[in-house]
Amino acid sequence: MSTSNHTVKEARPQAGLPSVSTEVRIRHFLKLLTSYWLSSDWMFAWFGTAFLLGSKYIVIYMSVQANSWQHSFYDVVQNKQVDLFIPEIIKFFLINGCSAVVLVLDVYFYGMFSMRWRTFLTTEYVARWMKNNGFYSMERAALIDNPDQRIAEDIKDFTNSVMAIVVGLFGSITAGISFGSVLWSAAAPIRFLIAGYHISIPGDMLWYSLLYTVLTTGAIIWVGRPLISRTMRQQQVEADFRFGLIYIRRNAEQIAFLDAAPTEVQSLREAFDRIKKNYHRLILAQMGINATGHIFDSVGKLLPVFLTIPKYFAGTLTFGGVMAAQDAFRQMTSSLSFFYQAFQSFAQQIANVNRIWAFDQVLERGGASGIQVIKEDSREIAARDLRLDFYHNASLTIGDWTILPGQRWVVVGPSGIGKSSTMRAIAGLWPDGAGVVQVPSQGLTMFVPQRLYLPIGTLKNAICFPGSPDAYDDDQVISLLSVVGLQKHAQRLHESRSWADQLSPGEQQRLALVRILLYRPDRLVLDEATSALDMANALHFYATLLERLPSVTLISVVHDERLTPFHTHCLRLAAEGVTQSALDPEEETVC
Ligand SMILES: Nc1ncnc2c1ncn2[C@@H]1O[C@H](COP(=O)(O)OP(=O)(O)OP(=O)(O)O)[C@@H](O)[C@H]1O
Repeated sequence: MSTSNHTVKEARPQAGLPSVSTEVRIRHFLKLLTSYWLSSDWMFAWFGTAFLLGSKYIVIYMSVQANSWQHSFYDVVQNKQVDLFIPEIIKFFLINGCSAVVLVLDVYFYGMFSMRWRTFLTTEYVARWMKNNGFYSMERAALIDNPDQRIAEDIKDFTNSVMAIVVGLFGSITAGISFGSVLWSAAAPIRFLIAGYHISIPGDMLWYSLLYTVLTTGAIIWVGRPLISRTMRQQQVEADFRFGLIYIRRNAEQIAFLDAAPTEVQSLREAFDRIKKNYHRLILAQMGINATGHIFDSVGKLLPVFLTIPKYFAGTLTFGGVMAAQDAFRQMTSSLSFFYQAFQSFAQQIANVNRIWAFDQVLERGGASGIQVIKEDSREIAARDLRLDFYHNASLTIGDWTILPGQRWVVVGPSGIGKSSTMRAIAGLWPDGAGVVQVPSQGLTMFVPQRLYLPIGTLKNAICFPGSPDAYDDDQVISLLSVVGLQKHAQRLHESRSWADQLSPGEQQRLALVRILLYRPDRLVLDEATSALDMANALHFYATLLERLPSVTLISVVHDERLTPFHTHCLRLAAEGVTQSALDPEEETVC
């Protein structure tokens, strides 16, 4: 028999993200942005980008053609050239027909490309989240909120808004250049006098439209500054509210038993009030942007009229020239106004990237572990200098512990002492602490917790999980259902259900035994696997297990000491120390 101490230790550092420089964040953003173009799908990524930008260019080219059509059409009207009227109308339909075809193709390809990019990022993030049970560590240590939202929503929004911004930016620059040249051709010099010098700047229409756009964009950005932080806050409060709803669903029965619906409604109301409050502030910011945009829009409609009409009256510009210049002015200012229109999506983008960044940080930190788990080519499970650390400044020192093949260890101790955590440490799921856990690399080690995981699907699928149901005969499964007294469910083997909600906790624990007997593991770790069973059923569970798998190496956490006779050794965890002892079933040794 050996002893070790349960001691108080230093406070565990709080889970949280280290603060990093803007440079690191920018590097992360660029990596996220470019990873698809450097992936194995790079051909599609590059060709797709070229196609998208190409089609955007054609759309703009067609609108430049439409602008030039306006010029010639209104000149034809002004000069009363009746013979050219019909050809001009045909030209109109040709230009608009081609535009329509390109626009439709563009919409289709845009959607396809964005889904392919999203698929790439989603697959990558799901794989990283699941790797080495990272999803479990995140939940256990509450490292980050709502990883599901980060994978499902943030990545979708990221790909959508980056595409909108990049394609929109390309479009606005191309349109700016194309319509800028139209404006240049309708321009006169700007003349003014400074300190006795006559200054003349050519291209008045172009400069006025640029100045107008800069003023609009500057004003919108200034007015909409608070939008970024409010959008980020909105995403956070929306996620909290959604999580609250999910949490109620997850604990529906417990809440119903407690008749605690009014309390839950109250906390949901408070969470929703936070949404409402921030949404109000968000709307105010959007209102400011819309009002400013509207004022500039109205001015933008009149401005080209005032700029071109004097030239028409002076005879330096034809009527077609006036119409074309006005259209070009509007096209150019509206394409450049993309910057302010994209402002809101930009605000959302920053919030998304921040959330994905935080998720990445946690994923990268994932592997760190104080307790080392190594696989050895031996048949024993062994712990060396094992110490488990808990969040409440306590630790549990197990020390050295060896489980030889065929031995059956019972682990007992008061609630909260660390029995389940010790099992987690053996499975490599409890990283906090120190020491080494050595597990055999050969054969199957199976861990069975109190609550069995039953995926949604057929009963057979749930029993055989994680293996394929096709790997086992129906007859074999049905006969094992009878062994554990669940023959009444044999008819439902191929029924699809959420079995975790359909079976009682005790039935689920009996299903665990069916799963164990199907898999026939070499080593079995049971963590209160019979806690929901009455004593007769619990005794039957252990008796059946040992009858069918007599040489299994067993570690089981139990609360009821009537189950200790099924074991050969005992590990007792207590505040004053951990003890190990051999049990003699003949003499009914107390653990
Ligand atoms: N996911 C977790 N995150 C943080 N602390 C945890 C987590 N799970 C357990 N703990 C803490 O670790 C300590 C040991 O818990 P553990 O579940 O191992 O106790 P136990 O001996 O199995 O208790 P019981 O007999 O009640 O099941 C407890 O103080 C508990 O608060």
